[in-house]
Amino acid sequence: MDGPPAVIWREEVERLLRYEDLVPRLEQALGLFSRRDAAAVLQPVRTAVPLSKHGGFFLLMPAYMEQDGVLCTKLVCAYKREDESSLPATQATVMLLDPLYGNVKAVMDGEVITAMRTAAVSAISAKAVCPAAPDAGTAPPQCIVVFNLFNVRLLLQVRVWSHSKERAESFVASLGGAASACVLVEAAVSGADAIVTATRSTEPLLLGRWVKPGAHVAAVGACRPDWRELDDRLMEEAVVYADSREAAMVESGDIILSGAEVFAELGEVLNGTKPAHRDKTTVFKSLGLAVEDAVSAKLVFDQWEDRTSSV
Ligand SMILES: NC(=O)C1=CN([C@@H]2O[C@H](COP(=O)(O)OP(=O)(O)OC[C@H]3O[C@@H](n4cnc5c(N)ncnc54)[C@H](O)[C@@H]3O)[C@@H](O)[C@H]2O)C=CC1
Ligand SMILES: O=C([O-])C1=[NH+]CCC1
Repeated sequence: MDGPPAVIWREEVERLLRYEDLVPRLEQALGLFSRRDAAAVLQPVRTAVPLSKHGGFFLLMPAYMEQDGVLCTKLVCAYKREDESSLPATQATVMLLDPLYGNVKAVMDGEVITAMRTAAVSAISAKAVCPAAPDAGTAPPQCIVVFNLFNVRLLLQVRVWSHSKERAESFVASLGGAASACVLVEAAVSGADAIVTATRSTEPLLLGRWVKPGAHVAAVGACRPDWRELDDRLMEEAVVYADSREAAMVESGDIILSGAEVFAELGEVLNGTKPAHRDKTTVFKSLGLAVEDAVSAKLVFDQWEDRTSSV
């Protein structure tokens, strides 16, 4: 119990966290969250502190899983500015604590955890409500983890768009030709069965008239009440799912400003208490949940403990 916390940084987190472990744990965690069972998951809507001077916001994301003995919080700074900084626009650090005594067990890199669990939950949403193995278009090019996950499990063809042509092309090149870059969003999404938007856009960039009826949209960006990625027509025509109803009503500009109703949480579909409308156009509004970080950090820490105790 005593002694300094373990520090588990980027390279080690990348080595220790595997999708084959992560995806089932996330599906279980999303279902537990949607049951609103306080003994299973306690997760308030996160606190957001605007960093107006710097064009960003600071998020404090606690979660407590009493039955699993997991107490975790993630600190995130996310920025909408386009600058030459070599630092990522979303920076995150995760702290895993012992709920019995309150001591910090580990401090770990949150960027890999955030990228992997966000991609995994997007893929889980597609698996839960997509009609079939889709032929997809992915909007901006930084979703390498989304591509790997979707491509492994679901997709036959991937098209990529970014408002930076260079980023789109370098991303496609990094995928070894398994995708193609598009100059226009419309070309990237036309006819696609599954679309992922994960941009820092604050205005709608995916228009409902471009989206094939019955397609699934996993909307990862626009996690602020005045930010948009999706236009009103898409929000009106689609059946809208979210990771958290409470978070959506406070954080999602696409839901708040369009007046769209959240039909169900992803966890409710996974629990079988709400239907997956696979025959309709669907939007999964992903905001990011602390419980996703908690199960990810627990997986990393358990793997880290196994390896250090066996040395
Ligand atoms: N739902 C979730 O769980 C999470 C959501 N996010 C959100 O996802 C978005 C992407 O996050 P990151 O991958 O860290 O950002 P990033 O900076 O790595 O990539 C964002 C992409 O958006 C592009 N972009 C910037 N301004 C744009 C505009 N006006 N129109 C279109 N594209 C634009 C950038 O060129 C870049 O390719 C952010 O809004 C972030 O807040 C981030 C982490 C988790
Ligand atoms: O869940 C998360 O880590 C985030 N959601 C929006 C910005 C970062």
